[in-house]
Parts: sequence; structure tokens; C-alpha cells
Amino acid sequence: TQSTRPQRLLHAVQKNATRGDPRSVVKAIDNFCRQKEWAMNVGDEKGCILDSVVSEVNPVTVLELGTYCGYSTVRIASLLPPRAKIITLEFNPDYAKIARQVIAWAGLEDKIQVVEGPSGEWIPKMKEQFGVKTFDLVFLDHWKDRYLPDTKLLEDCGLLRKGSILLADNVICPGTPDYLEYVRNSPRYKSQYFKSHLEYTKAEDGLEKSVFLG
Ligand SMILES: O=C(NCCCCc1cc2ccncc2s1)c1cc(-c2ccc(F)cc2)cc(O)c1O
Ligand SMILES: [Mg+2]
Repeated sequence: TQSTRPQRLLHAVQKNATRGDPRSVVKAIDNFCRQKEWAMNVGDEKGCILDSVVSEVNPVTVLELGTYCGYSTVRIASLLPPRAKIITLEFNPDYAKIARQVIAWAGLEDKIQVVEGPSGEWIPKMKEQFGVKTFDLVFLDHWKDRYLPDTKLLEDCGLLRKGSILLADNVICPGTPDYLEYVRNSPRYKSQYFKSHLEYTKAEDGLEKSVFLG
């Protein structure tokens, strides 16, 4: 039977990356997506902006919405301090299966918890299920029309604290207009746009970094 793109991406990692070396896993995926098949990873250009925000925030608890094949999960986890943890939500079980194997190849299983299911159902359960108090960093990279409702849900569930950082992918392409309008106009956020390009292309895209003011 025909393989899927995530399966081919995983094979490229297993063929070209060194076990236990997260940066080689990131490199192998970027090479695969540039030379063989485009895939919706945050990519190398926006990935550098992600790296700089993670390094600046130095988060202990991270929530990622939208795991896909685990590219940004590995990228973030490789920069975290020893006891820090990422909870990453993925709706598609096939993607989650591939992501777990990519994460294992990078040797980062201990820092990452892949949770399957819709964000709208899991966010209200974060405290009781995972003992989370608040998130220091949230990386939004899932359905673009869920960014705003899930941000409001995070607020309502008390999962954000003064200084929590929201970092959103794809605010231009495919675009998240209602989310952008909210974080840029709400008195509860201080927002900043990092102009870049859609992964592996020349199209404009960017990341929006928003600090929750409490
Ligand atoms: O849809 C994208 N990403 C979300 C996939 C949806 C997966 C979900 C995860 C989850 C977890 C919990 N609850 C619900 C959900 S739904 C996406 C799409 C493009 C793109 C850009 C130009 C194109 F021409 C074609 C695609 C680029 C990107 O960087 C993306 O991130
Ligand atoms: Mg994205």
C-alpha cells in the first residue's frame, strides 16, 4: 500500500539523522521538505525565530497545539532546561503515531507528552490530567480557526499567568485574522509580529508573539 507523506518524512529522519541528536532530526526534516516534498512544519526560517523566543522565555511548562510530525516539538524541547516539559496536542492519530517516532529518534521522549484529541476538549482538563498550573509558553500551530477560541479557553481555565507567552504560527498564511485582531487590540496582551516566510517557500508568513498581561 502507498505510504503517506508523514511516513516518508519519518523514513527520511531514520535514514539521515543521528539517533539522540535533535538538531540532526530538524536538519533531516528540513532537507526532506526542501528537496523532496513540502510539509507543514514551521520550517527552518520561522524555526530560528521560534528558537530565539524559546531561549528568551526559558519555559518550564510548554503547551503546543498541533504536533503534526513533531518538528517544532523537537525544536522546542532541544532548547529546554532539564526538568522542563512540553505537552503537545494532536487531533490526527496517524500524525501522532509518526510524531512519537520522530520524538523517540531525537531521544526527547522524557520531555514531551503527545496527547491525542481536540484542543477544545483537552484544554479544560489540563490541570486535573497533567497537574499543570499555568503554561509559560503556548505555541499555536493547529486549526487556524481554533487559535482564538482556544486562547479564550486558556484564559478562562486559568492556564495563563502574567507574563505567559503565546507564539502563533501562520498568522498571514493560511492566516488567523480574528486571532490577530484580538491579541493586537486586547488590553490584556502586548503583541509583536515577526515577519518571515511560509515554510520552504517565498510566500509571506510570520509568527505573532503575545505576552499575557494578566
Ligand atoms: O493547517 C495547518 N496546520 C494545522 C493542521 C491541523 C492539525 C490539528 C491539530 C490539532 C490539535 C488539537 N485540536 C485540533 C487540532 S487540528 C497549516 C497549514 C499550512 C499551509 C499553508 C499553505 C498552504 F497552501 C497549505 C497549508 C501551513 C502551516 O504551517 C500549518 O500549520
Ligand atoms: Mg504551521
